[in-house]
Amino acid sequence: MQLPSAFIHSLQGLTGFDEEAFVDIHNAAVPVTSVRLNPIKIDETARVITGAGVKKSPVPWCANGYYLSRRPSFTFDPLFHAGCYYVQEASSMFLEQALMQTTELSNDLKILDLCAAPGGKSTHIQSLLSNQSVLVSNEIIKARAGILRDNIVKWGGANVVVTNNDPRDFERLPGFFDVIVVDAPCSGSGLFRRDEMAVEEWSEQAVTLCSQRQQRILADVLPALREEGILIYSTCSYSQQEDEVILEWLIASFDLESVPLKLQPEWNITEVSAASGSGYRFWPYRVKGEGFFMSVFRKKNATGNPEKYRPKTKALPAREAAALGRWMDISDRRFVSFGDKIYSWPAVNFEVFDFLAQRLKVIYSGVLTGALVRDKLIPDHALAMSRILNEAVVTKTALSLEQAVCYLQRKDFSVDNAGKGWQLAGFDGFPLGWMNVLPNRINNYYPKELRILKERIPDWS
Ligand SMILES: C[S@@+](CC[C@H](N)C(=O)[O-])C[C@H]1O[C@@H](n2cnc3c(N)ncnc32)[C@H](O)[C@@H]1O
Repeated sequence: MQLPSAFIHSLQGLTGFDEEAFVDIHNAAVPVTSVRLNPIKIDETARVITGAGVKKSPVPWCANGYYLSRRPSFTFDPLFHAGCYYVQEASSMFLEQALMQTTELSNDLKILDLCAAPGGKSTHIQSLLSNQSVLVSNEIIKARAGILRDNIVKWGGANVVVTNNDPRDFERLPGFFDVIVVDAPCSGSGLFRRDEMAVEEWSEQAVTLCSQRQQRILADVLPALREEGILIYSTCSYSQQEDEVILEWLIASFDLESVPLKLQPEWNITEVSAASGSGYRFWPYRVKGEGFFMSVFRKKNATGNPEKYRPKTKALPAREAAALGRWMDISDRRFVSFGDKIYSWPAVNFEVFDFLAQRLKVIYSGVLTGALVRDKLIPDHALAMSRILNEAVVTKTALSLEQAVCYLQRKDFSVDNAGKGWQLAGFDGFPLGWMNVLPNRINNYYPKELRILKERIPDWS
């Protein structure tokens, strides 16, 4: 791999930089694969990846993070589609430490993940929050916001609001969030080992433009953080202009203080002590992971007052809501309809969800349960993926690997002795989606846009 000489030159003098080790590790091209398990679906002892001989070893800074001894075919693993795990680069999982060490996660929190697609950090945050908390998961680019929504649905949480807003729009929510995560768009040098295109696209000018954009994004969103709230800033760039320079600019320009994190020496993460605060660098020859930078801040002053507002959204009348009781526990949920779609919102955060819907471009919230047709629910895929579904009252048909892959490809398949009507297609005990078993065929309700397009099934024997 030919790394740009201007790039190597720009890293000289950075804390922990070792040119020879850096060049060697990029030339060695040894892939590191890691996944994060979904604690609401799977536990550590369960089978994770279909395929023989894949061994797991823990990512030391993340309770549910595991390195895999080789990269299996995730596409053909039904558990991947069931949302049992997320394939995520290990250094990024350090977000867990930033949250755990600075925030009482058992409290009821409002968290914003501002640059969230495709959803690595958002699914992680979701796993760390209490059921009474709310995560706003935002992505500015519409097509990417759709991918984010799909990953949020697959992860199965019920307390997330997915939005498609510009950072500037969050000025409508002064002092609203307890925590804001800005995993900023960057020049991407931390991913050079995985993405040769990123090497070709790198330039000093791109780094400068990214640095300016990062400043704009941060300045736009900071008013939405409450007094004493936590800002977590990260990039997958090695460039000082996008890392230490932003850290110092934040401290100099806003009423923020740097919050140091405790590191275990064996993690081999490099602490950067800039003049005004701490940041954390991940060098790939020191940690098992890609290049990454993170820095954490606490806001010292208050910004504006959260305004008064009048709730607008009406919950579904009791008679219609009762029709949903067959499918899920409705005691701590409220139902709202948008067109013919019925969403389930957490009762405890009904007003927060409503407030957000009035101020932001919400593309998904809570759990889309389905459509009501003559008081009968046609269940949505999101309900099958969620944990609010009462699985005890729906039949789950266990599929073999071949049947499960056919189901996920939306192909025809048959099942011996399947019951009749709506039921879950299951694999290894985990729901994959809905199917409706009729006397002479099975209607496959796996969403068309999610179906596996590849044909070849690897040999896992
Ligand atoms: C590093 S990626 C986020 C990765 C994500 N946090 C994860 O863990 O999966 C940065 C995101 O910022 C978005 N973005 C690009 N320009 C932006 C802008 N001006 N304001 C806010 N977000 C932007 C990109 O579309 C991209 O999805």
